[in-house]
Amino acid sequence: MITTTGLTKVYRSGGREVTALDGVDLHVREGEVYGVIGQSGAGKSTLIRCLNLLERPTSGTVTVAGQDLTALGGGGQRANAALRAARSHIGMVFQHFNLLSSRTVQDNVELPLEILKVPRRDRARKALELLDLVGLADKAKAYPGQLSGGQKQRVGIARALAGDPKVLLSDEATSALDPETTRSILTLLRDLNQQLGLTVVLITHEMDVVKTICDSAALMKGGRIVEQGTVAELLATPGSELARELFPVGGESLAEGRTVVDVTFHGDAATRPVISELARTYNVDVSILGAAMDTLGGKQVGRMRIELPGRFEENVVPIGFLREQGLQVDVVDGAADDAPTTTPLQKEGAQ
Ligand SMILES: Nc1ncnc2c1ncn2[C@@H]1O[C@H](COP(=O)(O)OP(=O)(O)OP(=O)(O)O)[C@@H](O)[C@H]1O
Repeated sequence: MITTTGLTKVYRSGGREVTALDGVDLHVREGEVYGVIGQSGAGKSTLIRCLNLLERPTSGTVTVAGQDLTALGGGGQRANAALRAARSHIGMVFQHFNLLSSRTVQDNVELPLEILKVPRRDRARKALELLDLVGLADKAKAYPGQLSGGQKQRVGIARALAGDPKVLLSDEATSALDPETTRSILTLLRDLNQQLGLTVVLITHEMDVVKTICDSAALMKGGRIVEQGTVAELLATPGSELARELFPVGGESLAEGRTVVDVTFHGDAATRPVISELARTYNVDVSILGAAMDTLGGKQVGRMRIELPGRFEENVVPIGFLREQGLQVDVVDGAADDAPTTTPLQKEGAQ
């Protein structure tokens, strides 16, 4: 649905150059909620603004719904009109709502339709329909100043949907909201994604947002995407920083000469007594150092950190048994200088 190739943005100001995006290849599938996470300055805002060409990239391409946006605009009236038309199918929601305080809620939602020269009666009908969809049917005549933060963001979302977009871009839409309101806005975005088949790209610096609604995620650092994939793929990637942060499992080994492994359970494997089978089959004492269950991307996932007696080399067979059961096993500590904490054995273990 959205693809960028080699997307680069260099800002030049006062003789200085800042590379905000450094060759970003992004791939967002139709109908998914895709989260881009990263620390301040990583390039998230620049990326999302390049997706609808609010910001023109220095080089690279942006394709949305099969249309190369970078080929549009900047080339005379017809090209600019084509870019405006393409943009009307991409809605955007902002952190600080960007509502016009002198207009009623309904008039704010109608604004993009006015720009598209939709007749007054159709505009009103559409705006009221959208306000109903976001749960604000009774606030049509109110002014933004009379609304709570969450209600203002609902108006922002209704306005973003006015042009019947296929894609919704959300620029830190919940950063200015309290946790409960954040949850209700995320639920609304998820409902809209499912009801309307809307593809949602959101940027955030909060892992909880990704955890709550995203099907896929990308981690940005220094203008680059350093990891991306579906939540399940990320969880199955040994050493993935996103997986570790999405689903941390703690627990320190207190004894010497032991092997510590993180075991991730997905789907059927989560309901089988694999650890007790392991203990019985190999007659090993398994200590559980930490464990957690969570729902990620709408699916139940379990993680457990366990400790086996002996060094990694002595535990190759039991670890192989766990992998044969369809579990993902990451060796955290093999208690030897050359313990394969980040080496091919873990890659083999990726399911
Ligand atoms: N208009 C601009 N002119 C010059 N430099 C800019 C401009 N916009 C952004 N930058 C720089 O580009 C880099 C990426 O900024 P960007 O706002 O995209 O990051 P971000 O991940 O969204 O951060 P935040 O979460 O703080 O908004 C930063 O170093 C920033 O200072």
